[in-house]
Amino acid sequence: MEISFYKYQGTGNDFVMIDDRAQKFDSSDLKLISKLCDRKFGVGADGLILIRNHADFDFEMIYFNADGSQSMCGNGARCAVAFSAFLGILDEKTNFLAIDGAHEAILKDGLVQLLMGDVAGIDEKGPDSFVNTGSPHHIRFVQDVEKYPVVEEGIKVRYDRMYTPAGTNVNFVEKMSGDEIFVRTYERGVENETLSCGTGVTAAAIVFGKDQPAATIKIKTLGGQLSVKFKSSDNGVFKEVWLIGPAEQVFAGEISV
Ligand SMILES: N[C@@H](CCC[C@H](N)C(=O)O)C(=O)O
Repeated sequence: MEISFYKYQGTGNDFVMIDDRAQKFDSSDLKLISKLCDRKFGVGADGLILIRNHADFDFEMIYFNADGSQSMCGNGARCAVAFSAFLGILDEKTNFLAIDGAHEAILKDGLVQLLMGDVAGIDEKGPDSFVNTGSPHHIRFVQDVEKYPVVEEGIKVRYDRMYTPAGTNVNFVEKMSGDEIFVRTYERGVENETLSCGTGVTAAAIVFGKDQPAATIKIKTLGGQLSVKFKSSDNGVFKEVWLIGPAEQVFAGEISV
């Protein structure tokens, strides 16, 4: 069987993208999904995304991590919006459905602005924090994050008893100058560091800017620049949370499986 695919990347977080509006792809075949994401035996990617029709939305994004598990993916959603625009499903604005609910997005000046879900609050975890931005994120502020052993330390938290059985993604964050942070993420489901994680940088920005009534935080990742805007409310809920950054098509192809 031949599968047609496109490859997208959003700040280096990369995805196999499949136009599955005809619903031909067997989304229960998790072995196939991890094979397509395998960097030696498949196309190679951090995750795989199916674009499907939905009666009430422009499209539905079905996201899988490289190991076949599912969660919300911020960079993947930005790439799904860019891919859907390429397919002619939308122009500059869209409403689409993901695993965590409805999202809006705007394509402007070569960037995808993605409205994330409201964030219920921040849980203190000793000196660290935990935030759910559609996916679970542990946040730890460190010095000199460029040299930090992200995989070694990330694995310890990812499998910590406090997060069993689901586990968590783990973000290491350094305050740069002004309103800028540098974030590196160990990703659950990829079981490695990725070059950028959209839901992770959103969680890190919320912890960093939590005391401001409205914040715009610049984020450096190993794969490029993102920004996050949000508003705080009195009951501890963060609203109007926008993740903004580039999303690019890298190549298209066919693979025999
Ligand atoms: N790379 C993603 C996050 C994908 C989901 C995550 N690995 C999980 O399983 O929680 C992003 O850009 O948000």
